[in-house]
Order: sequence, then structure tokens, then C-alpha cells
Amino acid sequence: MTARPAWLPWLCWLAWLIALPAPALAWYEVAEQSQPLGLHLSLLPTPEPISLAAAIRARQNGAFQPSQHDVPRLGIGAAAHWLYLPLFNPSDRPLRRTLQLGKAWVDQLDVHLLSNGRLLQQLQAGDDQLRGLQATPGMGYLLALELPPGRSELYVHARSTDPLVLPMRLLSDSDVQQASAAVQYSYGALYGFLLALMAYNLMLWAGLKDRNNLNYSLYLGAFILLNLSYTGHAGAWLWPDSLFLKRYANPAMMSAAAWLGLHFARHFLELDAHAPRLARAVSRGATTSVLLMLLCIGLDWHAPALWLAFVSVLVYTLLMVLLGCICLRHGQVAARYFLAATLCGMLGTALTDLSVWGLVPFSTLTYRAVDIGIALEASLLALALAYQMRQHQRALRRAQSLAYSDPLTGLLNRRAFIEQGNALWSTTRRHGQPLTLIMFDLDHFKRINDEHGHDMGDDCLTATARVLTQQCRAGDLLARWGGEEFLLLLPATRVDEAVALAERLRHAIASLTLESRVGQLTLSASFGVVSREQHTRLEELISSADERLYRAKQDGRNRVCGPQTDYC
Ligand SMILES: Nc1nc2c(ncn2[C@@H]2O[C@H](COP(=O)(O)OP(=O)(O)OP(=O)(O)O)[C@@H](O)[C@H]2O)c(=O)[nH]1
Repeated sequence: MTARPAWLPWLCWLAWLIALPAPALAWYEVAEQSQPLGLHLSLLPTPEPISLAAAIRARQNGAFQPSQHDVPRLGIGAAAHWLYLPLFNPSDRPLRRTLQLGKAWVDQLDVHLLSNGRLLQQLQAGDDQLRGLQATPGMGYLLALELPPGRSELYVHARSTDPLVLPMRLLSDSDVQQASAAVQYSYGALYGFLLALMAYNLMLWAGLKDRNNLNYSLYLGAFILLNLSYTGHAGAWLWPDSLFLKRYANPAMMSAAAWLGLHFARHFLELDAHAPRLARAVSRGATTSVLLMLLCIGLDWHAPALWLAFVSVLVYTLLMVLLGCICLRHGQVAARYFLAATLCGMLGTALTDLSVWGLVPFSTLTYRAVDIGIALEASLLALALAYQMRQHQRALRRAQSLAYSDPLTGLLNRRAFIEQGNALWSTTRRHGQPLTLIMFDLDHFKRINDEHGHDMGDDCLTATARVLTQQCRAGDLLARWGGEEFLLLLPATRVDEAVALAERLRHAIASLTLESRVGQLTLSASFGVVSREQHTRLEELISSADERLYRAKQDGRNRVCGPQTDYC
């Protein structure tokens, strides 16, 4: 006798296990606490429509398979399905429960409640018909059931070209109230926040004419519409009577949001400057996808429109990260905020997708992660815009300061002196205050340059400017008029006070000692002082000061020439 192989009993045991009919579903005891019913369901895909009677026979023949997930998710373009749920009402009276089923985008739901083979209730819902029950915004379809005492059976026929996602719960009246309050508050907060951001950026655009604000507002607007559409808010409020919009709003808004998001990214990240070819490719690709979407909508190709929308959003998300990384590599600091924002949006969307596909637990938090992600994304993008605005303001201030100041000494230049001097002229005149001007020039400066070098000459100029800044008051205007010539316009200062100041300055400059290659270097300067009387314009005052300065030079330099001959 040949020995029996050792693995044979195992194989028999395995074959027995496989041959076992699917375990009969336990009757779900209707409790006060609602919970996801996915694991109590069994399902039958029906590519060809079958009647309720045929579905009942198929279930009795064991054709239904138990659902593997808390929330049955059957994908885009999935076949229609029959769902079966055996229910047990332990009380001795009928129980009123609300069946919360599906998402707002599901096309058709036919619900049948049976007891002892008798049809007790039949309800219809879905977004591809106007006569059935419509979705409650943010909550899916809410169908009122009256469960008889003891056993009853629920057969649901579900069909959709949109993703067939079928969360199912039995809610008591208080559950419905709580859930609807939570949905209203949370969506109210989300839409309020996003609409406020959108309106604020539109106002900024109206005021500042910065295209980034407009692009960002449009992107936010598209996202808000998309969210309103897939949660059912838009179907309930904005287009309750349009089957066409209920059908195409989701893919159209997904496509529009992706296009507007990329358009915003292109300008915000200044992609045309950093990667012009990529910028053009992104723009062409995004526009092509929008045109294809319009074609699908025009030809009423629903399934291709959906696939196109999902692929567009996927490509869009990856592109946003890629663009952020490229601009970060080019040293664009604002790209950091942009990248962080995109990653938040992406993480939120991924978490929602994973929860819908069963790879992370399905809960309100994981399902709504996309909303949290988008709120964070919107906030970070707003910060990114604010940061960019601050950078522009800084650059503008830097440019202004370069245009108005002398780069060597940091004092005002000619243009700034004339502008600010005229303003000071008018203010002091209005207040009846005196105004005086000191003009001075370093003596024999050419010789310093020639003997000690140009750099030493520069050091003398900066040292002189330092002395000036230390000796003068905050309201005085100090300028380098040109070469080694300086101006001080002194508001509310009488001429005798100005002459005294000029003397102090002369001494201070004369006591400066600078180290040069050939030993210590000392400076001197000649001063001309004039007051406003008899002058009608600032330019005249400057000419008079120049004349006095000339006289001081003529009279031997290193001196102050004021209105009184004593000083000169
Ligand atoms: N190092 C340096 N020299 C400058 C600068 N601007 C003008 N100069 C020089 O300043 C000198 C001015 O010479 P002059 O106008 O002849 O006057 P000066 O030698 O001071 O003679 P007086 O004014 O009559 O005492 C020139 O040699 C210019 O090249 C500057 O920014 N740096």
C-alpha cells in the first residue's frame, strides 16, 4: 500500500473551506447608537438590470457576497449593485429610523424594505432624476424607514457613473439632528472662511491690480463651487432643477479648479522666468484638458468626462508639487509657502481618498480631511501672497531709497533734497518759522585725492557725513549736493543759530584725523550761510549760499561766511 502524502489532509481541509458557502449574514440588531453598516451588507454586481424578485432569488441562491468594508466603495464607472441588509428590531413596536445612504453624486438608489416576503416600503433617490428624493447637503440621501418589530430585510439597488461610494447608517431622530447641526456648522465655517478669503483677495486685486490676487480668488471660487457641487449643496440650492448640471458640475468644476490652480501657480511662482518651456507646456496641457472636458460635456460623454476630471486633478496635484520644488530650487522663498500649501491640500485629498478606498479607517474626520486640507492650503496660499507683497514692498522701498539717497554717504541726494526741501519751505512758511541754509565744501579736496588716493577721498566724505549727522537735529535736511559739497536746510532756525552751527561743524571737521598711507590727514571746510528773507524759491536760496561759500573760499578757506560781514 502506498503511503498517503502528509499534505493531503491539509489540502482536503483547504478544499472544504473554499467549498463552504458564504457564511450567512447575522441579522443586524437595530440599536440606539448608529454605526457604519458596511460590514453587515452583502452585495451583488448586476451589469444588466435585474428586478427585485430576481435579486431576492439570487440572494437565496447565495450569489450575494459579504462586503469587505465599513463603507462599500466600488469605484468610478462600477456596475450597478444590489445591496442586502438583514435587520432585526428587538422591540415590540415599529421603530422609526432614517437610512443615511450614499453620497450626493450617486445617480440612482432604489430602496425596498421587506418583512416576511412582503414589500413594506419602496423609496427612490438619486441625482439623475428630479422626481425621487434629493440629497441632503453634506449628508447624502436620507430616507425615512419604519422598521417592523422582529426581522425585516432591506434591498437597495444602487447605480452611478460617478464613483459608487455607499456609506450606510441607520440614524435615530436625535442622530439626524446632531449630524445635520455638525454638517451645517462645519460647512458654514469652511465656506465662510473661503468666501471671505476670496472676497478679500478680489478687493486687493481691485485696489492693487495685482493679477495674483485675481487668479487666487478665481481658483478659490472654483474650489468652493466644486465643494458645493460634490457635497450636494449646489444641487440643493443653486441648480435644483437641472439634471444636466447635477451630472456635469463635478467633472466640470474639477477641471476648472485644476486649470485655475495651475494658472495661479504659473504667475505666482513666476514660472515664465524660471522655466519658460515648462510654463508653456503646463499652460497648453491645462488648456487642452479644459477643451477636452468641454467636448465631453458637449457630446454628453459622462464617463469620459469623469475619467478626464480625475486624471486632471491627479496630474494637477503632482504638477503643483513639482512646480513648487522647481521654484524653490531657483531660490524663490515664496515657493516654500506654496509648497507647504500644496502639500496640505494634497495630504487632505489623499487621506479622504484612502478612507473612501478603505486603506485608512473611514470616519467623519478622515472623510472630511480634504476640507481641512483645502482650508489650510487656502490659508498658506494667502500667507504666500502676503509674503510676496511684503517682498515687493521691500524691493520698492529699496529702489526708492536708492533713488533718493547718495550711496557713498547715505545722505539725501540732489533730487531728494529739492523735493523734501520744497516741502519744508512750505511748512515753515505756513507756520511763520525761519528757515536757513548752510552750504559747505571741503577745502583742497582734489589734493587729498591726488596725494592719498581716491579711496582716502571717499573715507573723508563719509567721515564728514558722520560729523554732519551727529551735529544736526532730526528735522534738518542733510544732503550731499555733489562732489565734496554738502547742504543743510535748517527749519525753525535763525541765521545766527545757523552760523553758530556752521562754526561747530567747521571745528568738528577740522578736528577729524584720518589715517592714510603717508601719515595722518586733517580736513577743513568752507561754509556759506543764508536765511530765507528776500528769497522766494529754494533754488534762489541755494544760489545765495553758493555765493557765500565762494566768498569763504576766496577769503582763505576754513571759514564761515554768513549775512554779517563779521562772520566772513
Ligand atoms: N574721492 C572722491 N572724490 C570725489 C568725489 N566726487 C568728486 N570728487 C573729487 O573732488 C575734487 C573736487 O575738486 P575741486 O572742485 O577742484 O575742489 P577742491 O580741490 O576741493 O578745491 P576747493 O574747493 O577750491 O578748495 C575733484 O578732484 C573730484 O574728482 C567722490 O565721490 N569721491
